[in-house]
Amino acid sequence: MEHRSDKRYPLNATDYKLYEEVGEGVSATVYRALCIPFNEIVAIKVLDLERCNSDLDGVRREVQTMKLIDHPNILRALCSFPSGRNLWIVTPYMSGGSCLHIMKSAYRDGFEEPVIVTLLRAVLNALAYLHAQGHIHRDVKAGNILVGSSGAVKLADFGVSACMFESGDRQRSRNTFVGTPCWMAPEVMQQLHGYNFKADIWSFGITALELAHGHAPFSKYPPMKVLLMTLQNAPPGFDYERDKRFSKSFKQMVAACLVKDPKKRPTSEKLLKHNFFKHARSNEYLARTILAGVSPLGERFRMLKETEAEFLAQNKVMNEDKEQLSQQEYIRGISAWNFNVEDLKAQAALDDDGICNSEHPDVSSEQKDGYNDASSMPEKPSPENFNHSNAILVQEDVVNDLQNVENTLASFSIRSLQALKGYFDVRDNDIPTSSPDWKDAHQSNSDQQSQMQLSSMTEDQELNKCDGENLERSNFLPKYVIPGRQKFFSGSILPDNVFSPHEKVNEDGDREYGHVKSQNEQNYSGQFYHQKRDMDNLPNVEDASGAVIQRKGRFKVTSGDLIPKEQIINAIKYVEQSSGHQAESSDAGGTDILQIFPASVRENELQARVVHLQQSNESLVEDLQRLNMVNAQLERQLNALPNKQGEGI
Ligand SMILES: Nc1ncnc2c1ncn2[C@@H]1O[C@H](COP(=O)(O)OP(=O)(O)OP(=O)(O)O)[C@@H](O)[C@H]1O
Repeated sequence: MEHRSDKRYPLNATDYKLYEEVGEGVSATVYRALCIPFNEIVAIKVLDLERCNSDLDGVRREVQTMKLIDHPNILRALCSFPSGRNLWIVTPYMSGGSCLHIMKSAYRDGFEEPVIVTLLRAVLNALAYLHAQGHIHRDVKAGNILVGSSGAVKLADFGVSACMFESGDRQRSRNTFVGTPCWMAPEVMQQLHGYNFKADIWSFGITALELAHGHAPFSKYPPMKVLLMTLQNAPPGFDYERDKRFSKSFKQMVAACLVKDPKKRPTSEKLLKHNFFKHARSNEYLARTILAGVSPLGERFRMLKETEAEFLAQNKVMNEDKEQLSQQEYIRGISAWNFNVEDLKAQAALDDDGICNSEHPDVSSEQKDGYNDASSMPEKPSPENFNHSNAILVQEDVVNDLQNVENTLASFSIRSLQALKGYFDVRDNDIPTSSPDWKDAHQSNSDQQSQMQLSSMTEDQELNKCDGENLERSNFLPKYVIPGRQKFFSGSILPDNVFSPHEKVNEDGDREYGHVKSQNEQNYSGQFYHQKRDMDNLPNVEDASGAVIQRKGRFKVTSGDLIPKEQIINAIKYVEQSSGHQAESSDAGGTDILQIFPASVRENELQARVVHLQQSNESLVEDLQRLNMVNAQLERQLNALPNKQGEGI
């Protein structure tokens, strides 16, 4: 094991010479630099403290954590000091850069398995160490796995790490929304109860898929959609056909991590014992394979930025395709997302873009094989857990299938409501019973609502659509579609058109799909939701409308959220109600639907509370076990002390 040296790095900016930029994150720019007195190349992460604004506590935590840790697979801070309005964090320079950037420049379809296992074992070693020390990393992803010139692998970025053993406010902050949507565990999104170190295991599984494919599952989708897909679909996994090149043990390992119930995920210690990791190779092997032939980090980073600039310029002309922009941010390795409310509104509308999901969300039968431990079996898809394979429908299953979809929506709505609470600090009694816009929308569309119908896509249809040159927009998520222009609904969770589960089966027995509005027609009224530079310009101040622009953890909650918040919540209620009480809804005619469903909303809330209490209880038991482990560890260390003294005497 590497040992911390007593070398004292200078605490003055003038003792360092900054060279080229080698990385950029949400809150910082990273430079290659020279530590002049030691004539040593280092990396300096320059954090703009004004940009961090209300998250100074997070910065302090990151630096503290980085200074205290001492593990060969964790990037540690050599020193840190303020410089002007910035904080400089000096770390060892990792000339290979992040795995994400290596993939983007030379391995666009991902690495080979021997490389992946070597990288992942190092990351898992780091996680096992962190977890044993009581830390949750909370941002495990390829962009935070750094590779040194000799193939050393280090997990970086403690910007969002949390201590599991803190109490009071800090403990409660584990209920906040941090991390990166694609890598974020469902329990973190759900906000039902806190989460623990198992959230890192989920992200680790997602990172494994990322390294295997060159991108994370759902990475091309906007954050809101990623949230919904993660909550609704079965966990992502390997594709039986496409991923034949990967071993069974790799697939099993990933499936063990990507179980929605955190209790069923293995601990990092346990996972390290998985057969898969026996195949890990040396650092030297990594250097020889993935670093040979890649250009110097600064150059790679510059090229990436140029491509991005070109892309953005093009994109202005191309009317801002948000999915591409989202992908672009992903390529840059940015963690946090700007949850601009306008954009959330648009995203919440479950737009009908074609989900050509490269990750088959099912866990293949092959993956299920070989599990000795039933507790780590990936969960089976259930009606509650609606997924791509649920969408493979034969015509005679139409009615059953629709029932599935309705069940999904019923459970989905309460969960997404919980998730949105995370964004907007919504309290239960915040949920308005009406909103002018909503009422208008409802009234002006009352007869259309009576036609509100539900449908889903068959997988074949979806794949065909995705394959063709003329990509028709499709979606395997259940959706409500309302015919005609729905200007009032543009910002709600309601998509644009509805087609009938009962009537729209044509003579051949095929389902007819209602007209789906093209994405361009949709009202993406908000700014591009994920513009880091825009975020930079958002201080914690009151804006013109008087609403506070707030930062929640790593995420920005922008102003004007009151009405959109209501709209979104009402929309969710509406979806819930439409799915559960469709008949009543149409009978009710012009009655305000928000008045006819309070009982169901209340019931759901109470159910959610019961679940919440049960889960809190389980979570406390888990925490207790963990504390016991740490206690035992400390006792062992204490017991060892007198012996050492004895030896010294
Ligand atoms: N020590 C280092 N050596 C080389 N490159 C580095 C080093 N530290 C960071 N980088 C590069 O800089 C990028 C941004 O760094 P970092 O992730 O710490 O910033 P951040 O603001 O916390 O980013 P994010 O929140 O998006 O993860 C990394 O993805 C990596 O490519």
